Amino acid sequence: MGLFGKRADAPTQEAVLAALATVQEPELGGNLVARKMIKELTIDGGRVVVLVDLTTPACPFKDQLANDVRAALAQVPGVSEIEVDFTATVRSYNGIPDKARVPGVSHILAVASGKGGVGKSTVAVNLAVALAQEGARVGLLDADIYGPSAPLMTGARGKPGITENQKIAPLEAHGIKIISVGYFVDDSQPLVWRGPMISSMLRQFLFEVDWGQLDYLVVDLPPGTGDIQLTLAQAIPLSGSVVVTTPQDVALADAIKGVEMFRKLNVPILGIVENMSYFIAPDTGKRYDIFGHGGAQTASTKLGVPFLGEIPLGMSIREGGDTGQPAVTQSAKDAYADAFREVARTLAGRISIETMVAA
Ligand SMILES: Nc1ncnc2c1ncn2[C@@H]1O[C@H](COP(=O)(O)OP(=O)(O)OP(=O)(O)O)[C@@H](O)[C@H]1O
Repeated sequence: MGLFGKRADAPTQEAVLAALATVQEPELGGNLVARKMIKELTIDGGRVVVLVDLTTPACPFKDQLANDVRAALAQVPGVSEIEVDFTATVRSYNGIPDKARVPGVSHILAVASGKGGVGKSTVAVNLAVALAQEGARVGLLDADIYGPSAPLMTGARGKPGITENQKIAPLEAHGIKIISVGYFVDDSQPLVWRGPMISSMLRQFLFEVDWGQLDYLVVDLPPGTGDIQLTLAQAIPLSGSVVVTTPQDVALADAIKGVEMFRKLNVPILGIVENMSYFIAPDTGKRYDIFGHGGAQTASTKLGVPFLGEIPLGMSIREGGDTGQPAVTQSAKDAYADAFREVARTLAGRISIETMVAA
């Protein structure tokens, strides 16, 4: 109500749009109107409802955008109530020739590491589940032929069935679709993988699995940067890659090789994650930098690739990995679910940027 109980005039659509045009997209640049991000605008008296279309449901700047929109609209005369809602349309990556694309899948991301045991699979599983928790449609392809761990880490055990349209039905757990080499090879009969076998297995996993519509398909690659990894990375139409490392020098040296491998293949490097970054003793609260700390950030800067964040060592992360309860589904403090979520959001933001650059 205006002065003396007189109702203020309702804001005009022009005035509201002009205010929205002052709000910048923090990561991609440009304003919300120019970027065509205002999907719906309802003005009902003094009440304004804005539906903003993001490039990813895991947008790291959602809260900031909501605040900026509110602040801009509050300046418009006549606006008495503001509602900001979000939706997202994940656009596919254009850097891949049409014939190589997996139909229905917007982005395929490789999670790699220069060496084994740094927590690559743990990071892959938790990023996949975290993206799904944000509302994205996500699949996990466990291509780690040396030690497929998705069945154990997600609890999705069993054998995939066949769908009515004669495709392989992925298993499902924690809101993601899962296919693992582990479903098709016998643990007790170690296979010697050769290049052509790997390529044909991958083709099946990409094109003969009923993935449906996916925003992100996360691929857990075998550790290392040898021929096998190169063959795999080459056979997948990748939108980007994530390299996981621990802070020690030896791991970092291998992580650098990982970055170089993707550079050679012209696959965008979305960033480096530092896992096992530090340990907080649960009894004393004292912090220990067991493997050193911060090395990955320094390496990222030197290599000129983004740093996606750090994940501490946590007992619940390991326990969750062994019991099919990924850290991001746990509430225990030492599961560091928020750290994984932050990395997932930063990653989703980087994918949006790479998509824009390639467009
Ligand atoms: N941040 C962490 N805190 C505690 N334990 C962790 C953490 N990250 C990974 N682990 C544990 O370390 C072990 C190795 O992790 P993981 O299997 O993810 O590594 P990897 O790099 O994929 O290994 P590989 O590729 O050799 O199979 C697992 O038991 C996992 O639960």
